[in-house]
Amino acid sequence: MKNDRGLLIVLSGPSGVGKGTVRKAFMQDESDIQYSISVTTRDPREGEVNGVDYFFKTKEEFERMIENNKLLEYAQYVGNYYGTPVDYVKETLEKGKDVLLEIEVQGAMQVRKHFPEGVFIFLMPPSLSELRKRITNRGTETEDLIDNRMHIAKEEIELMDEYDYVVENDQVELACERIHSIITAEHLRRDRVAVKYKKLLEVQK
Ligand SMILES: Nc1ncnc2c1ncn2[C@@H]1O[C@H](COP(=O)(O)OP(=O)(O)OP(=O)(O)O)[C@@H](O)[C@H]1O
Ligand SMILES: Nc1nc2c(ncn2[C@@H]2O[C@H](COP(=O)(O)O)[C@@H](O)[C@H]2O)c(=O)[nH]1
Repeated sequence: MKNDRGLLIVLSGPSGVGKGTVRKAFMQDESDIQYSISVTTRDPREGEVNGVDYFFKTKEEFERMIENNKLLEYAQYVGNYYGTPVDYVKETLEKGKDVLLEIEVQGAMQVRKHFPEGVFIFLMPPSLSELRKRITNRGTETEDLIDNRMHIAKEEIELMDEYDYVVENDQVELACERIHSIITAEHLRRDRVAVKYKKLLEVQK
């Protein structure tokens, strides 16, 4: 007996650690996992496409989504809203497909409350100086915003114990392999629990 519902995978970690880079590399080889596109009020960066990288919304549109319970979780981060559309996640999991969220820490903790059975992975930088270097080299933030993101990063790293797994992103390929191993193991574990549960019910008949 297989577990029919898909697995909810939450990839979190400080800004600039490489969540997006690792997620894209990882998903190239994992065509069965669906990525949940977030909604945000921040301006698109050069090259970002609406409906691919994010659904870009105004503050009013985002607040309407909050009022209408359209978000599984949301957070304010460096002056903008970010959130996960709830319908897509629920419908995809019910179809038996795995869903991956790439979100910051406050949001991950909210998801934990609704989906304690999810797999929560914290992506860790090799060091804080390497983290700053990565955000700086990406070239998308001003010095002030980098300082803000680094300040939040230190608080976020303190919460890594709240996650099921901590994965270092020293090299993208290695981080992908580690995440792949985690997801494979979690699938096996859940299928085994499902078989055990079915057997238990049969004994009680
Ligand atoms: N293992 C790595 N080694 C060196 N550079 C990396 C590594 N992983 C990612 N990077 C680089 O670090 C920068 C930040 O990566 P990315 O945008 O994926 O981070 P992020 O965690 O998604 O950031 P944010 O949360 O701000 O969206 C990018 O320029 C990316 O190329
Ligand atoms: N709580 C949520 N956080 C999200 C979501 N989508 C992205 N994020 C995180 O926000 C920060 C900043 O992102 P950036 O694209 O402006 O660099 C980063 O940590 C993202 O992972 C979401 O739906 N909910």
